[in-house]
Amino acid sequence: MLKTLRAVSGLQGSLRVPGDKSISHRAVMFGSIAEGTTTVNGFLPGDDCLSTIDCFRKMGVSIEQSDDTVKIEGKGLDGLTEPSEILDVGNSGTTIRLMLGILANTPFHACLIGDASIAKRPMKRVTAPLRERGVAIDGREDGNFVPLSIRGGNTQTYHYNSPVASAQVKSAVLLSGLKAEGTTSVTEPYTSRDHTERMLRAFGCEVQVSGKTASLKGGQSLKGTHIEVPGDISSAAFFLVAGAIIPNSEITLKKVGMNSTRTGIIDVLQQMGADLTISAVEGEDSEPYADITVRTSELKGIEIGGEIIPRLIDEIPIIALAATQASGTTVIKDAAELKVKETNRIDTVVNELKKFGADITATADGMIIKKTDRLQGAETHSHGDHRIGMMLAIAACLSEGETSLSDSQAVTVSYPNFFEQLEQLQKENIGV
Ligand SMILES: O=C(O)C1=C[C@@H](OP(=O)(O)O)[C@@H](O)[C@H](O)C1
Ligand SMILES: C=C(OP(=O)(O)O)C(=O)O
Repeated sequence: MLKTLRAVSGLQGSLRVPGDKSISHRAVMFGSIAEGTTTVNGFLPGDDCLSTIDCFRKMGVSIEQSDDTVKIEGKGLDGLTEPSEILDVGNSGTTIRLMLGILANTPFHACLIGDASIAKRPMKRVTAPLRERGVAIDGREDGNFVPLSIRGGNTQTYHYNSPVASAQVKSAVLLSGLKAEGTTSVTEPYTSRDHTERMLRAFGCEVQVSGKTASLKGGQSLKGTHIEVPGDISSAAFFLVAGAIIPNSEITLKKVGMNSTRTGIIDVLQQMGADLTISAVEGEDSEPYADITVRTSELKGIEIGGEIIPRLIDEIPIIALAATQASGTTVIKDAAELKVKETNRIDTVVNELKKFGADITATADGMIIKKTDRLQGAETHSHGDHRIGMMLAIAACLSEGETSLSDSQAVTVSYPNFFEQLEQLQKENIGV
């Protein structure tokens, strides 16, 4: 779908962003393999999480979903049934990689596919450790790409030293050890998001974390529970940046997830000089959250790299847009992981922002961005990548003249009501 967007005179108002995608996926997966009923509030009804529901239904799990509430009749890990159909994960890397970890425990055969973007994303990072611990997996190019097939079972003690800071890799390996004889542990170079560790505990499992190593003993079972999903900080990021860079703006985002493995965007915006007010953090014992208010700010360029990268990896497209409005130069480095997301997000960010006249250069592991006085409306394309689509829409709100955005519906992967909420903030602004 092609959307036409124009500059706005400011964004004002308050809203609740949709539920966290990472937490929503895990609530469905863990609820499915738990014994007893799990209920979820604040679920993200985006395409990716609906793909997760679809896959677990195909393994015999009864899941009722209506908007942001979900009820799952867990079958226990041994109760999943061999799917007679192919499990299609759509556009979702989290679904396929975490599900492989779960399927490493089950003795049946399953075949997994996804869309054109998933077909290009590397799966060896998960299939190699699972194979190493004895799981039968095959797929295109020696198990690196979909279609993949898996038959799990009979795993032993296993330690994996992950070369990448990836929560999908860490989670897949940990989950593959749920029925193992002995302990499964994963060490990563920098700590990635820890929703799996936190939520396994909420389902009654013991998970140890020591420095950059997470481990769990095999033979544990999950017990159905209730999960409250906070707002997704990765979705909030679009309005945090919009509020900071669009003149005459003040936006309050309610109940945004504040898990410290995800708050790199807040640290970066504060370092850049953004005017943010954060309410007292609640829910510290599970997934913390707070309300955040952002006001139009003078930003300055900074250097972003090292261990903060996994704490803001999905926010780099919108951080790049913020950097076009920041004085001096912003350098983003150590972010080569961007190349294996829904698109190569170094290339798509650089190529699309250049269309607006931005001064931005791709590097091997990031980008260098200098301030541009006024972006100019352009003909842009999401390339089917939700985060690129939303970043371009915010760029359009700031740019002189008209911007067209092709394939704008890609945003429904993580933010089904993004354009409605963007419009709501403009209406509030002009007092309609
Ligand atoms: O575990 C998760 O829920 C996610 C982990 C990250 O991917 P990597 O594990 O590949 O870094 C992130 O980019 C993705 O959006 C969600
Ligand atoms: C990379 C992302 O998701 P996934 O890996 O689950 O496709 C994302 O949401 O930006």
